[in-house]
Amino acid sequence: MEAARPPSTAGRFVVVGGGIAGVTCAEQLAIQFPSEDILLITAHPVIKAVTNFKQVSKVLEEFDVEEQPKTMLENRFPNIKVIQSEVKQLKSKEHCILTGDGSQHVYKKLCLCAGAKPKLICEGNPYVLGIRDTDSAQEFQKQLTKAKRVMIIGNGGIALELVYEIEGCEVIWAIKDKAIGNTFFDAGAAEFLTSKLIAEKPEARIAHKRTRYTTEGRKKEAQTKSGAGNLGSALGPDWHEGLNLKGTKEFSHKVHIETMCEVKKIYLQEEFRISKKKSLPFPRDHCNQSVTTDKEAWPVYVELTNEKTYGCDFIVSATGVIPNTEPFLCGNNFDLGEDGGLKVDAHMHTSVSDVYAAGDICTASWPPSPFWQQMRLWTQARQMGWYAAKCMAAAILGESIDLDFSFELFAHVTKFFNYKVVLLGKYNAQGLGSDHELMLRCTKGQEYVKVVMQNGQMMGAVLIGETDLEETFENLILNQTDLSSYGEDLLDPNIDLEDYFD
Ligand SMILES: Cc1cc2nc3c(=O)[nH]c(=O)nc-3n(C[C@H](O)[C@H](O)[C@H](O)COP(=O)(O)OP(=O)(O)OC[C@H]3O[C@@H](n4cnc5c(N)ncnc54)[C@H](O)[C@@H]3O)c2cc1C
Ligand SMILES: NC(=O)C1=CN([C@@H]2O[C@H](COP(=O)(O)OP(=O)(O)OC[C@H]3O[C@@H](n4cnc5c(N)ncnc54)[C@H](O)[C@@H]3O)[C@@H](O)[C@H]2O)C=CC1
Repeated sequence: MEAARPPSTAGRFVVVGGGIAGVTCAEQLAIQFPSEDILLITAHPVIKAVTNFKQVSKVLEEFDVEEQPKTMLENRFPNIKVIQSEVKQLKSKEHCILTGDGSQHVYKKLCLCAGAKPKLICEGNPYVLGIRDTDSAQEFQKQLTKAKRVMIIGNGGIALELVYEIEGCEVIWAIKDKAIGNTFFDAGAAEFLTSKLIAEKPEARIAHKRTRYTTEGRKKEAQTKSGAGNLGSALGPDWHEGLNLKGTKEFSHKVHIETMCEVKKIYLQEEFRISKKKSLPFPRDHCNQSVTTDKEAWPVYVELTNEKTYGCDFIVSATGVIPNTEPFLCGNNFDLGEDGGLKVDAHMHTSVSDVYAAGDICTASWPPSPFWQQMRLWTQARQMGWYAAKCMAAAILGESIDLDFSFELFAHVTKFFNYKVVLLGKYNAQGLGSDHELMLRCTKGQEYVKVVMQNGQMMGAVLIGETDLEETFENLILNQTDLSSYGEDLLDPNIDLEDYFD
């Protein structure tokens, strides 16, 4: 018997953005409505596609990410049409969007997946770089090849990756916090990782199990002038592997960390000379012994709030992102989250009728599960794009839909300092107040295991190294198993937890 076809829809599905969220959303709509045209409008000539997707456990997933020319997506899904043009304006009352090529596209349901851009410490300064897409990463690489010293500001994902990957160039790393990597882990894990920054890098890297990133489409489209300004889609896992992140010197790491400080002022060389009434070069700037004695005149100087000043070739502002809502959404009545994202409800619907949003552009505003929080990550962009398409389809078909299971438990697998890092649930005891306990197991240079417990139940975990505990811990958190009788034995490596709880 022939399967019932979904009723055809009047009007169109339009998706804005060719990153992971937008492409996943368009693909899912194309699968659900094979006789319907799905329009994907994106500012950049290459799109991001998830390939080799594998659900490794209930919520942990693995996939590769490829940059592809738009034609590859259209060939895979003949009902998807990709238009490369920047959206200039949304007219939500008229249900239409205007694009840079002068066209107007009417929609019945629209999903906004325009991502985010770097939140820079200072706009318009040529010595302050943000890293977001392939173009900005290549500009960074170009600057680095001529550099002796860079300054990195920020303590999140990009900074953690850069301080480890940059070779042959001094790095001054300025962070607001006491310990490194505060968006991902606590001071204990930071200490475990810091030893890797001091040591010489091993020749051979360990094999890693995580999302891979390839740029086949970029190579094919290398001759295409995108004209997309800074509107490329975000980089992701292993983005630096194709880049030669080497400065002018012959050492691997030389990282000096300045903690608990922010940038007070940035001076160009001449401004600095005038303001400090000094002649260049200076005998040396403020730094500890790990930084080479400074006899240089630098193109740019950074004064920190701890009163120290460093000269450098350029500055990387790795200080988070701002959702891309300006200027094309101006004039519409969107409710915005505190982080500037489009607020979405449990059906990925914004405050504007028939407009959905997914990925970095949105702010999840439903009451979250006790073990989930939004972070602007590749995995969440994919999950949100997929689920937004499901919600758009359910709305058209008049069906109800429950919040997807992927939003039950926060789960992120990544790699820092060449260690596999798995974060689960409330891994940093976010929002748990003081009423929680931490349990730790650490073997220097090998693994770091931290679990967050509350009332005898596991609420979150940080797993660094090849611990092989992620699936078991995922189950323990999701099932809220009472673990009080195990006490410290919970992390005893001689106890096979799977035997107890499977
Ligand atoms: C350097 C770096 C490393 C990262 N590493 C990781 C990692 O290891 N793991 C992880 O999970 N996440 C990582 N992330 C985060 C991850 O890449 C993002 O969260 C995710 O890719 C966001 O996807 P998105 O589809 O929401 O947005 P984007 O990928 O930013 O896509 C937005 C799309 O919208 C288009 N667009 C924007 N404005 C317009 C407009 N006006 N008109 C038309 N089109 C428009 C853009 O061209 C683009 O195609 C990293 C990010 C960076 C920058
Ligand atoms: N392996 C991974 O999972 C990676 C994920 N990413 C993602 O890419 C996006 C961008 O990365 P990041 O820019 O590193 O953002 P982030 O959100 O991870 O970290 C931003 C950091 O900047 C700090 N900061 C903010 N304003 C500051 C200021 N004015 N002065 C000094 N410090 C300031 C914050 O305290 C925080 O430590 C994020 O969504 C991040 O999650 C990026 C790289 C790797």
